[in-house]
Amino acid sequence: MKDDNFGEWYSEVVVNGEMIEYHDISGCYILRPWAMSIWEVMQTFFDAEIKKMKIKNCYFSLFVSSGVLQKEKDHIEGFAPEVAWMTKAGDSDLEMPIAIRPTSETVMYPYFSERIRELGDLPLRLNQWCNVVRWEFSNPTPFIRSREFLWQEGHTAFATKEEADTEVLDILELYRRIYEEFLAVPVIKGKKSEHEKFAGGLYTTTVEAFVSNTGRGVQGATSHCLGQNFAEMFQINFETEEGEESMVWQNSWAYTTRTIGVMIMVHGDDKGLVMPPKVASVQVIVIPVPYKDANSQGIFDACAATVKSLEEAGIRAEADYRDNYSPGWKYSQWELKGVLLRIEIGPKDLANNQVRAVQRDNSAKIDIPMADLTERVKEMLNNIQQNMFDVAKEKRDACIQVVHTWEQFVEALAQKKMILAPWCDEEKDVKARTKGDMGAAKSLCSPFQQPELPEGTKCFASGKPAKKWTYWGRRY
Ligand SMILES: O=C(C[C@H]1NCCC[C@H]1O)Cn1cnc2c(c1=O)CCCC2
Ligand SMILES: [Mg+2]
Repeated sequence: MKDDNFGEWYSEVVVNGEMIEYHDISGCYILRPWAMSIWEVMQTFFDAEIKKMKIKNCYFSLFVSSGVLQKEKDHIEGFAPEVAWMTKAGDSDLEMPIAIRPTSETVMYPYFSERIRELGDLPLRLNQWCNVVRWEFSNPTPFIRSREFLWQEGHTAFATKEEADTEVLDILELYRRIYEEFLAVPVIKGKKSEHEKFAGGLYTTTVEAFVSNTGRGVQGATSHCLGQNFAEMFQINFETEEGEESMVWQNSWAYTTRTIGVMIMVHGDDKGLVMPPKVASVQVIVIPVPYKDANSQGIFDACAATVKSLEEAGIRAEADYRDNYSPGWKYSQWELKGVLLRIEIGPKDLANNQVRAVQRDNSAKIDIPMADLTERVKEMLNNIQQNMFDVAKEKRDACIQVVHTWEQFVEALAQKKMILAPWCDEEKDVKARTKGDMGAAKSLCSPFQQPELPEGTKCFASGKPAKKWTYWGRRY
């Protein structure tokens, strides 16, 4: 059950909901069609949006030469244990080991250096949809932490910092939309602390989600301004109009298949997955309820006609005609897969030229005349999507706890809260002071929406003058 053994509940739901199959290499998973179709819906949205921004897709090599990987030391340091290396081909050793990309800065930036010469070459804005490998050792979790995952990584270069700063926030807004408009998951936009940011960058912005059942925050997606750090390392310069050499200002940004895991954790229940209609590959499942002892062809025809008119209205509908399963079995199977709207057509419905619609999230049952079908179903799906977001936001907001002192902080942490506290922005040992078997608390982000910070407010951890409100919590 989700409330008493979250980890067990999650690993059962992702398998029984037909999203994941295990692979014989630990930390690696099979993404089954039921999961892949969610990825594709998000990809279709995001890809269209970045195309509007004149960002172009490309594809760089999976393989990173070792020389270039060491180039940006503070980019790599602290990550090195996660880098996977290829050392052999067949039974012959490679001269030099080759790394499998954990991210593509060092693969792409030598090309950036070649390609960018003058102002006219800017802005250079590339994106790639690919897989990356990070050989993590801490507890692997389908979608949330796997050794290989799918993502998009955007890498852009500008002549000015202002252009980079603007794009960082434009992309972060797209990530917010992916979570809030598609996955119905509320997120908080903010900035990572100096300690939590991407070491190779200038600053990191993030959308932070929160799993109320476990009281853990989860980084939803990141949009970094890299400043000129990589331009310096990789000599990415251009000649300004005044004829002087200037380094470019760069960003990099990504969201990953972790998005799917967050959606499952936030919305799933004890009946299984709960799929927001916007990302569900089947939004309506039509189930025939055949006559016991009469010909049911009329019912099957009505199901086919229903699917057809829903599809013509742009609704992703399917009928389950399997005759070796009972309607009841089908109801629970499709609830397990998280389909939010079921349409039953039995003898009575046929006689009255209506269908029975059953909502999964609140078990509401309504009879809909055939004539009003597509309009009413469209309306129900929109209401379900909105309702899922509202319920998730209420649950997340109920987990937010404002604290002012260390005692209140420790208490809130024990209650699995997402803690909002005034912070001096220097304090270093909250992590050390909260180490425990549940994992330490870390800063999640400093929200762009800062509450009032009265003069003289003290930092909850150090007692020094507080500079900003910051969210804290345990996290994935
Ligand atoms: O990947 C990034 C930064 C950046 N990479 C591109 C997309 C956006 C953003 O994720 C940070 N990072 C995380 N993890 C690792 C590395 C790393 O650079 C490099 C080595 C292995 C593990
Ligand atoms: Mg990592």
